[in-house]
Amino acid sequence: MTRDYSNFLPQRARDGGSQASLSPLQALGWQPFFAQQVSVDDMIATPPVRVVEVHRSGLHVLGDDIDTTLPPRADVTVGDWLMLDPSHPRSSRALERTSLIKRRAPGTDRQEQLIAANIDTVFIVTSCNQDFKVARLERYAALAFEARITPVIVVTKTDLVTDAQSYIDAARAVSEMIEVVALDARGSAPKADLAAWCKPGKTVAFLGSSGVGKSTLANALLDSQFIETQTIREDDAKGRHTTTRRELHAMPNGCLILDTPGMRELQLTDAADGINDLFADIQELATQCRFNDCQHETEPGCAVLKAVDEGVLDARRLGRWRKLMAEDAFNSASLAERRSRDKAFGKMVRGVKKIKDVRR
Ligand SMILES: Nc1nc2c(ncn2[C@@H]2O[C@H](COP(=O)(O)OP(=O)(O)OP(=O)(O)O)[C@@H](O)[C@H]2O)c(=O)[nH]1
Ligand SMILES: [Zn+2]
Repeated sequence: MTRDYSNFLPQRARDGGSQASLSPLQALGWQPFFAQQVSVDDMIATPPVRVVEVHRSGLHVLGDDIDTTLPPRADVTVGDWLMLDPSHPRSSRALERTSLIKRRAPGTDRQEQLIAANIDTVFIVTSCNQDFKVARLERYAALAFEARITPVIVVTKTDLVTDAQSYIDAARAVSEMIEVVALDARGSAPKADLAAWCKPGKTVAFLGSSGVGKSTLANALLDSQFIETQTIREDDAKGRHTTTRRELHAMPNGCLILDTPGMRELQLTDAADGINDLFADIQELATQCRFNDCQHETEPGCAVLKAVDEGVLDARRLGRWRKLMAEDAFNSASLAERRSRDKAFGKMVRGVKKIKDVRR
């Protein structure tokens, strides 16, 4: 298997590229938040490494002069920082994250899967066409808030319509807290327009449906056709074909782009806090309802319904909030159920073990 790491930091930083002012670790996204969690002795005995790819066979990690693969583990995902324990690599300490995206696994057991960690900014991408749906933007925004990532909405394909402003206005209405950038993703616009978030040592990622321009944006930022050409077919030992893809890419200025397949088709899991942040105005109104447990359906003294009546709150926005809350409640309930089942099962196992121990 041949992989080309020539475009990858930290080597490039050492060669004196345009990121020369970054240390090899900073060039991988090392920030004070991580440094604060470790001592100088830790740094020497167990050097930090960042997970840049996750395969079934292991975690590909990079550090200062380190490029190795660690055994796979479920509690670590791409973007994570580990303190590499040379004598017990399997139990290398995982550092606390600045952010974490997770999702429910498809299928029946619906376990939580970690998708990506330590992303600073997520670009929520949509285009000026039928893909554009406010509810979809809100769902992604809630997810970003829940993951503790700064969301930025990027509206692409402005060159294909005459009324781009109507899309921009609708995107702005999603939240006062979220900036909106509209552009033609091809060409030089992305670099200039997204520069405020694409700073050296920061990690950014893209969310959005297929075809909205995520790869086009990433390639514009990377000065290359990097993302499309990254897919490598390889023969593994069993002779099956597996596709591997590099997941962390360095921009010429030292900003990192995390591009992991798991970011597609995300569902909301336990995202109530993120939804509340996004719909803070409705939350605020709800505190003024006469009843604490007001469902804002038909109750007297409901401040939310009053706001709709008075035209202060858009009824469709209230509808979308309800839908997101219901979806989140459904997903979270399944998780809670699963956890309680697991707990009961664990109890039973321990009980059986005790009986066995007593009999021995
Ligand atoms: N005219 C125009 N075309 C664009 C723009 N952004 C993307 N495209 C085109 O739209 C198509 C899809 O873009 P991609 O970047 O592959 O979309 P994607 O979001 O990465 O799609 P997936 O890889 O399927 O998730 C390509 O043919 C792009 O050239 C834009 O702003 N204007
Ligand atoms: Zn109410």
